[in-house]
Amino acid sequence: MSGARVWVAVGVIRDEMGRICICQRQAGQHQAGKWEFPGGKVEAGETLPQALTRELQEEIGIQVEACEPLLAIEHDYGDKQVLLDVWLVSRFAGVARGLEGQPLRWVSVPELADYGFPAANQAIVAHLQGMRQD
Ligand SMILES: Nc1nc2c([nH]c(=O)n2[C@@H]2O[C@H](COP(=O)(O)OP(=O)(O)OP(=O)(O)O)[C@@H](O)[C@H]2O)c(=O)[nH]1
Ligand SMILES: [Mg+2]
Repeated sequence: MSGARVWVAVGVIRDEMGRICICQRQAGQHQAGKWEFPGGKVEAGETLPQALTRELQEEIGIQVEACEPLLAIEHDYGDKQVLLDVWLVSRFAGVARGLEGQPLRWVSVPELADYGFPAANQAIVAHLQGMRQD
């Protein structure tokens, strides 16, 4: 246990074919090598949609046009405590690319099971697997 809880805006970005955007966390980052949904820390004074919009522009170069809250997850990694505010991004402009050098893939919901995610993400994956896909 150390430090305060980190508040994170996380985007489950869905394209018109129902695929989800995932990125691989880089060497030197917390949970390196694991796959994630793009996003990052909420800065002072930001709302969740503002933080999400900024992070997705910075990390993958897309502009959020429509988003809605999906679920919130608290998790204690031992070395770090996080609160993930997970939002569904159902409309966006631009072409997603890994602007920080991170590998990026679009995968179907069933394919999410083939990727290693941080422990906190298991609840997100389970939620998506239980959702209607239309
Ligand atoms: N973006 C993102 N972070 C996640 C996910 N799951 C999860 O446990 N986290 C944790 O949330 C924390 C903050 O996310 P982040 O590292 O993306 O924050 P950031 O973009 O502001 O990065 P920075 O610190 O390099 O500026 C990390 O400890 C990360 O391990 C996820 O699906 N997406
Ligand atoms: Mg990030």
